[in-house]
Amino acid sequence: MTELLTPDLCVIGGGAAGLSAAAGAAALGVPVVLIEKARMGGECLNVGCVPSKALLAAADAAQAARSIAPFGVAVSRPRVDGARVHGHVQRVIAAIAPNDSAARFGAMGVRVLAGEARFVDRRTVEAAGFSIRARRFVIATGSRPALPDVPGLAECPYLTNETVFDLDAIPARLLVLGGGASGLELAQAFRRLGSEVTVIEAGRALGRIDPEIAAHAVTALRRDGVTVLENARAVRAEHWAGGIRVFVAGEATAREGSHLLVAAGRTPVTDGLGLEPAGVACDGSGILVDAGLRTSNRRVFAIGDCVGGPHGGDRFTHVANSHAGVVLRRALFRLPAKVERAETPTAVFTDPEIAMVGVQEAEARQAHRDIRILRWAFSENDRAQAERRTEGEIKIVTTARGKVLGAAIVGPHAGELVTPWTLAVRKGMSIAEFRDLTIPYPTYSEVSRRAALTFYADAARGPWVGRLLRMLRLFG
Ligand SMILES: Cc1cc2nc3c(=O)[nH]c(=O)nc-3n(C[C@H](O)[C@H](O)[C@H](O)COP(=O)(O)OP(=O)(O)OC[C@H]3O[C@@H](n4cnc5c(N)ncnc54)[C@H](O)[C@@H]3O)c2cc1C
Ligand SMILES: NC(=O)c1ccc[n+]([C@@H]2O[C@H](COP(=O)([O-])OP(=O)(O)OC[C@H]3O[C@@H](n4cnc5c(N)ncnc54)[C@H](O)[C@@H]3O)[C@@H](O)[C@H]2O)c1
Repeated sequence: MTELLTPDLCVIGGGAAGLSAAAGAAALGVPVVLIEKARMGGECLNVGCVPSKALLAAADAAQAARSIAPFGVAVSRPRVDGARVHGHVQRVIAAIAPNDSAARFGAMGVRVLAGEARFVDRRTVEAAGFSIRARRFVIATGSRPALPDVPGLAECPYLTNETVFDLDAIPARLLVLGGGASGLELAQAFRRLGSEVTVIEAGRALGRIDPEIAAHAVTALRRDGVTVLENARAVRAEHWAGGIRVFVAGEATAREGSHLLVAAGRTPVTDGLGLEPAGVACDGSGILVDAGLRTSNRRVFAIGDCVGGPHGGDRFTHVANSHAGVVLRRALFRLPAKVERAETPTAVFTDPEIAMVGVQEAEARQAHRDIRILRWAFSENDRAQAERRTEGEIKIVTTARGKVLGAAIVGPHAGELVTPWTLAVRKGMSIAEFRDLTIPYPTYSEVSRRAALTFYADAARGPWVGRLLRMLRLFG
C-alpha cells in the first residue's frame, strides 16, 4: 500500500532548478517533498557546468604552461595524463556534491524521495512507494542531449555530455558534432589537452552570440589548432575499425575521428511523467507555460531546462535558479512574478571567454531608429597588456540618448565583467553611470568605463564645449 504525503510543495527533479525551488521553500518553513530518480545535483553538477569547467581549467593550465616563455619563465613541455585529468574533474564534482546532497536537503527540512515521479491525476504524483497530494507541484525534470537525424549516427558509438567526462584517456582524434557552447567549450578543452579536434557545425559556430563577438572565440580556437567547419551539415555517419567517419554535405571525403562527441542541442525530459493525466500541455520543445511558468494545470509549474514554447529554451543553470525564484513568489506568495528574459546574461567559457546581456546590435537596429555602438579593445587595457591577455573587446549597445540596451564582451573574465551591465539593463540605466564610476587601476573592469567614455568623445570635440570653455575663461 502506498503512503500518502500532503506537502504544500512537491518538486520533481533534483537538478539546479528543483534544488533551488526546494531550498527556497524549505527556508520559508514550507513543507516540501523533492523527488529525484538519479543523482542529486542533476546535469550541472554531474555532467554539465561543473565537469566542463573543471576540464577547461585543466586545459587552460596546460595552455598556460605552453605560453609561458614570453614572461621570461621556462618550463618543459606539459605532459597531459588523461587518467589524472579525469581524477581532477571527478574530485571537483565530489567537492561540490555535498551542497546538493539528500543529507543536506534533509537537514534543511526537505523530504527527499529517491525514485521516478509520475502524475496519476491532476493532483497526485506517485514515487518511491508514496502518493503525494500537494497544494502545488513544480516539474524540474531537465533535458537530455538531442541526437540529430543523421543516417547511421544512432548505430555509431558516440559520446555526449553524459559520458564524455567518464573518459580516462584523452581521445586521439575527436569529432564534435555541433558548434554551440557545449561543442566549442569541449573542443577547445580537448585540443589543449592534446586531441586533434574537428567541429562540424551546420550553421554558424556560436550562432546565438553576436557574430563579431563570436568570431574572436572561433578564431582563437582555430589558432589553437581546432578545425572548425561552419555551414557544414553532417549527412551520414559510419563506424569502422579505425573509428568513426562523418560525411558533410558538399564534401567528397569524410571527416574521421577516433571518437565522436554529439553536442547538437537538447531534448526536454517529459516522457514517463504522466503529463496527460495531469492535464499539463507540452510539445517537442518542452512543457508549455505562461510568462510566470504556470502550466495548463493551475496547480503545476515547470522550471529549468524542461520548459518549452515561447518562454523556454534558455538552458542555463542561472536561468533555472531564477525560474525557481519566480515560481516561489507565485506559488507561495501568490505574487504576479514573471521571467525577465532580456535581463538574463549568458556566458561561454572558451578562451577568450564570452558574455552577453540584453539586446544585441542586430536586434537593436530593428527595434530602434537610432542606436550607438560603443567599443573598447582589451589591447587598450593596461592589465590585459601586463598579463598578455589582449584578445577581445567590449561592445555596448545604447539608444541615441545613452540608455543601455545590451552588452557583449569577449575577453578575459568576460563572465565577471558582464555583471554591472546586467544591472544597467535591468535598471534601465544611462551610460553616464559608467562614465562617472571610479574603477581601480589597473583592472580589466576599466574596459567598461573606457567604452562608456567613447559615447561622449564626439560631444567633447563639439562646438558647444569650446564655446562653454571660452565663456568660463571670462570669469578669470
Ligand atoms: C556540457 C554542458 C555544460 C554546461 N555549462 C553550463 C554553464 O557553464 N553555465 C550554465 O549556466 N549552464 C550550463 N549548462 C546548462 C545547465 O547544465 C542546465 O541548464 C541546468 O543543469 C538545467 O538544470 P535543471 O534542473 O533544469 O535540469 P537537470 O539538471 O537536468 O535536472 C533534472 C533532474 O530531474 C531528474 N528527473 C527527470 N525526470 C524525473 C522524474 N520523472 N522523477 C524524478 N526525477 C526526475 C533528473 O534525474 C535530473 O536530476 C551546461 C550544459 C552542458 C550539457
Ligand atoms: N557556458 C554555458 O552556459 C553553457 C555551456 C554549454 C552548454 N550550455 C547549455 O547547454 C545547452 C546545450 O548546448 P549545445 O551546444 O548542445 O546546444 P546548442 O543548441 O547551443 O548548439 C547545438 C549546435 O549543433 C548544431 N547542429 C545540430 N544538428 C547538426 C548537424 N546535423 N550537423 C551539424 N551541426 C548540427 C546546431 O546548428 C547548433 O549550432 C544549450 O542550451 C546551452 O544553453 C551552456
